[in-house]
Amino acid sequence: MKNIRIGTRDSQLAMWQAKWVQSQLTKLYPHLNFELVAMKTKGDKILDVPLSKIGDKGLFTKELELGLLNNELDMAVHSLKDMPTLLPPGLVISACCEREEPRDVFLSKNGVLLEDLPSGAIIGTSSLRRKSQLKHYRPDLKFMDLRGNLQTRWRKLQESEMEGIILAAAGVKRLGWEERITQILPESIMLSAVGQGSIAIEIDEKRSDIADLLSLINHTPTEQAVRAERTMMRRLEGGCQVPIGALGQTVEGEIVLRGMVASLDGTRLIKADAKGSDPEAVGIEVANKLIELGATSILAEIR
Ligand SMILES: NCc1[nH]cc(CCC(=O)O)c1CC(=O)O
Repeated sequence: MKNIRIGTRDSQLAMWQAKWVQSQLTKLYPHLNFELVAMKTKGDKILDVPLSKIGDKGLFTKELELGLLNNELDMAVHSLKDMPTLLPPGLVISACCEREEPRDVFLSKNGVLLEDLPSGAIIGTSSLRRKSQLKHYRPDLKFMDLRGNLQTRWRKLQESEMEGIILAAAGVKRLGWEERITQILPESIMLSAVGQGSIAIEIDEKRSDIADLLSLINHTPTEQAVRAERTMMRRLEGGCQVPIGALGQTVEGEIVLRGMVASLDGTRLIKADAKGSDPEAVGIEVANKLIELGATSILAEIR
């Protein structure tokens, strides 16, 4: 039986996602064997530094990408959110799977809603995007850096003086932690990260055999939404570690995209939206509107 190697990180969430892809492919192609190959990435090894300070593109993807280029893997499964907007030459995203809930959630230690937290309450997050938007919404909150996989973050919440943490709903749901969610944060307070909630499968562009297999698990509305988001991000030249948020949705056959750029202290926060049928054009339009509103100077300050 032909063996197809699926590369993944070895965190619990990454393994869940890779197993999900493996089971979808096994159902579609029962005559093929899909093997999981788990690897550690630089982002899994350096755990004491906020990602924004490591400043390395492809922190969670590079080892898997090398595996693709060296022909040790036939495909790599990633959280699309962790993928840089520009991929290494020769590699492509071959499929985007149907998106889970794209928004962020608040997990509060004592079940207190974000709006009811006392002044000075400490929130755990290392994400500049989450911090900036929360500072904008509640300038009176305090922050503590929080990295590591989801299990580690949940444990640190219990053990520290933090009142709550912000996580992606998608990861929380995939780990079966729905009952730990205090509230889903509305888009008006917290716009999610580009690609959040979608699982992407990366391959060597020469592997048309693998691309053919994956065409059946691509989800076109998700692909179009994230294409618009990633185009916006690329135009703004934002890596994953800048306070940029975006959410694309298909509404009645059109792509609607909302984008956000914020300063680190949350005092400046700009938003723009656009809709249309061409995801790339919509992405560029939102980026241009944000630039018009001052995105370039906000982002320049952060870089
Ligand atoms: N930055 C790590 C990361 N990458 C993808 C997810 C969750 C799953 C997803 O968004 O697809 C998470 C955890 C989080 O931000 O809470």
